[in-house]
Amino acid sequence: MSLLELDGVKVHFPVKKGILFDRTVGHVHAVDGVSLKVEAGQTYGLVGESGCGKTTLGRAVLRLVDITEGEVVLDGTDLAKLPVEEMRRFRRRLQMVFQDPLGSLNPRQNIESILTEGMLAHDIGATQEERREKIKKILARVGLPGNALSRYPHEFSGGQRQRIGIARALVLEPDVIICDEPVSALDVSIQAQVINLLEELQEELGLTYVVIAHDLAVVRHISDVIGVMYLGALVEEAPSDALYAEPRHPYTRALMSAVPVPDPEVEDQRERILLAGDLPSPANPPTGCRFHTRCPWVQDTLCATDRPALADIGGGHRVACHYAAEIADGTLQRTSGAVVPAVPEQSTGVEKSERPEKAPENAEKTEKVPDNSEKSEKSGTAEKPEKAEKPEKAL
Ligand SMILES: Nc1ncnc2c1ncn2[C@@H]1O[C@H](COP(=O)(O)OP(=O)(O)OP(=O)(O)O)[C@@H](O)[C@H]1O
Repeated sequence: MSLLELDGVKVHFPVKKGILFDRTVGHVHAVDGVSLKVEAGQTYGLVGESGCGKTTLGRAVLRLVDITEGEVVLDGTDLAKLPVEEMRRFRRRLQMVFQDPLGSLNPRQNIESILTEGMLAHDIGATQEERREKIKKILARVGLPGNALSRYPHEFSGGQRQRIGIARALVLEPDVIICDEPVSALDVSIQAQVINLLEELQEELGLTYVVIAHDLAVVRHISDVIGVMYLGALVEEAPSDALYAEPRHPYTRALMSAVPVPDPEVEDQRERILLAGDLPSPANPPTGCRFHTRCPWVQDTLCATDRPALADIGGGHRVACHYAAEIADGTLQRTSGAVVPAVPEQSTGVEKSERPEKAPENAEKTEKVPDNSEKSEKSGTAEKPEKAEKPEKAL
């Protein structure tokens, strides 16, 4: 049995109307029947465009939103059915690292107080001294200076604040950490450091991650298995390398075609699949295959009427498309959608001969990147102020 298993998870938000908002006129199908398994010590990457339900799914696992239907099984226990008090105990084992490090930390609490809060809630550490010692060790491990304890979130840079977010999860000794866009609010140079840190911690502590991101490069680097979401459902799932080598679902193909390749020659040959229209509203999803309204290979039969199941095509690769095999072997031609060169000659402003022969080492985050901007991070200067939001409570 896998450490974390989701079976047919649905999260439908009611759409309310009326003067008192007491009339339910429909539902937003934010997550609409997701089943997946996350193995202990591995990383499951969840990708998809904004609004496809990634965050809601992550929150559903922690029961931060109500689960309409389905099971979320952690180590044999279905969390979806646990009474609130018992769920509180399980929360220690499941932690979340949020996208906006500043917004998720209470600006009025110093770091010691922020980290102690969760420990007190879960009875970790017999005395304040014991808790402080543990916090100090973890802060040092995530690369924060010794004097961080008495300082406040605004005194840290964006990368340091994300390290505080990671430390807040770690002090509770979780089994699973759900990282929701853990680096998308950070500078590119800092992103690689935080990703490397997450990987090191996983190796040392045997952590299991679910990493939610829209950036395919980030997810590829860190994930063992990747699930691609579209309009509340998984459309494809595969071991990371297999998904990148052979994306089978038309939506995954379109997503991949948008990722630049760090080799000018390949980039010149590469084609980009442009999808027509926007993501349909999850309050009124299309019939049949959810993707058929934008699919470049859409057919008159089946696509608009039958919802394809996520079918196993071997090697742990699952795909939800009626015509995945025909698209892969080239027997099905595109029916719509534009295909354009990935790099239009005029838009680059750089002639082919002027472009560098080789892409810079860090063009794609597939290698470990030296922590050379650590110094500027440790200087303690806060980066540009970010909008403060309601801080997330320790879970
Ligand atoms: N509390 C809520 N009530 C009603 N609708 C909601 C609620 N939370 C999310 N939604 C809707 O559910 C859908 C999925 O949202 P979600 O934030 O999970 O997507 P996402 O893929 O994580 O996008 P992003 O990357 O922009 O956060 C969206 O249409 C969103 O508007």
